[in-house]
Amino acid sequence: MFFKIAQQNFHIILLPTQAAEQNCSCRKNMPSMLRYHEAYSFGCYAVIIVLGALSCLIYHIIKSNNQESTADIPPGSQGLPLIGETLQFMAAINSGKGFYEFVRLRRLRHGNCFRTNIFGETDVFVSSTESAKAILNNDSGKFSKRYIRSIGELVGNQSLLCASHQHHKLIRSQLSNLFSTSSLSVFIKQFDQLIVDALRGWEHRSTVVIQDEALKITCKAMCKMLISVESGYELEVLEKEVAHVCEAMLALPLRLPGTRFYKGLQARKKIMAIVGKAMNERRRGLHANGEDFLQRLVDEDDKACNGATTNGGGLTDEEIQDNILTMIIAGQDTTASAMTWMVKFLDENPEVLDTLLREQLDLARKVSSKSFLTLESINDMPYASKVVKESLRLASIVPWFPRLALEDCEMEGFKIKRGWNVNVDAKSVHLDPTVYNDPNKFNPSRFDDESKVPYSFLAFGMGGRTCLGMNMAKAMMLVFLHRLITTYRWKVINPDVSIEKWGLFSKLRSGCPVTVTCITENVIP
Ligand code: HEM
Repeated sequence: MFFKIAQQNFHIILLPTQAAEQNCSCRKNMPSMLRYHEAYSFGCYAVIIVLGALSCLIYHIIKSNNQESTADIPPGSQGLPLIGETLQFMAAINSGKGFYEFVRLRRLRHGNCFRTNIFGETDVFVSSTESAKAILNNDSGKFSKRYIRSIGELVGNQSLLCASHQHHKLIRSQLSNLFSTSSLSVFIKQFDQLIVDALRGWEHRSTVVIQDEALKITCKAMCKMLISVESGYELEVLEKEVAHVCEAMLALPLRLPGTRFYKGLQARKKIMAIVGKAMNERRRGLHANGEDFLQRLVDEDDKACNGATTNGGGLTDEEIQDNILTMIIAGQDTTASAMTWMVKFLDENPEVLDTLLREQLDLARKVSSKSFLTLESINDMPYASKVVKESLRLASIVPWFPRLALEDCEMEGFKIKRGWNVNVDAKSVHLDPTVYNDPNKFNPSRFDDESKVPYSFLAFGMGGRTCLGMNMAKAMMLVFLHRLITTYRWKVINPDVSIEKWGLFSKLRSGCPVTVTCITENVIP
């Protein structure tokens, strides 16, 4: 707009000057013209001065208006035209410090609420518990979930991670039914069996890499629970290809063969072939398995088609497949990483380990050595539950949660514009010294006092998008902890704290290798 005004003024200024120059050669010969010309020139100069003054005034008003609006938006850098700070973001992902380093450095530079530009979009990061409440609770309906488009292509458009508000509600209500207390009870026994078998395999090994072992266990547990795949070729394919999908999630969306994103898309196809085959079989009534999630979703849809349900329609084939993949991805890597961090933190804090060992040995005496752990056993681990919670706080496996601002609003005293991404920086909340005393210390007893500041523990998110597998994840961590601590002594042999490159979740690059010594044979049933 200012450019337009300046152009117009320039035009007006030129005209009288040209007229004055043209009239100049006639000066001597035409005295009346001279008077006319002088009068005309005087008038023109007066106009020029007034217009000049006006232009200055308008310019200053516009400039001061602009300054006012940029002063109101969060501080930060928009980086280079078009690509913004994408390269710096990519560099952080590819560094040993992990992608959260990108956020950490900008928080140090710009403060708790800052603005950047990644993948051509404006991203704001906020880190107070009040902002977390406003965004995650979303009572005002001003925010919706937002993932970068490449993630949508990998998990599928029908995944609840990408679904719009109404669609998300429908899918979530169908999936929530799967995570009932009775499912959890069944799952705990199955998971314990898996852990016991896996730990038995460690007996003759002097070292194990916790991350690798935990991932094998959680992948198997997820695949069994979701589609009853627990061994053989299909499990091998799922293990390998899910890792490729996860690696592609933060990659540049280039569909060129050889790129990380392309590999992720190919991996998605292979996973979908397995899930699709299992679903076709279920639809045709073959290999019906009453316990797995796939069967329950198919049965629910059949009931809905026959008008036998009151809670709306079931999910379509595409919705079921995309969400089975979503749950495999959401459940296995996150939980395996959390277990790995927990082992590391316990190794560094022998006094916590001692207290935990006493609790777990007491429990082991109560539980028959021939039976598997149950939901009741899990509820009888108060100290271990705090160890799990403290590990999740310190590790912040999912460091921030992205949302899209649907309208202009205000956050932490700054203006947020419609269309911007607003990210709840959970890791900052977890390390905020005004919320957690001595926040970098691993201290499970800090959770003795349950009356913590609301929205200060965000490991599983909050509000309508809270992690669906939260109780399952906690149960897996507790079962793993119980069996590990009552069966083995361990020592971490690589203290490296570098973070895995290209990891979607925060995980240790070393994988946390440990030496293991079996302490008793009686505890393993
Ligand atoms: C320690 C392990 C886990 C952690 C730290 C974790 C963390 C999270 C977080 C923070 C969110 C919310 C993100 C947001 O609001 O943007 C989330 C969502 C989700 N999680 Fe988990 N999760 C874990 C394990 C699991 C497991 C075991 C499953 C399922 C089997 C699961 C399934 C999901 C699903 C389906 C969502 C999407 C919910 C929705 O959008 O409505 N998660 N998880």
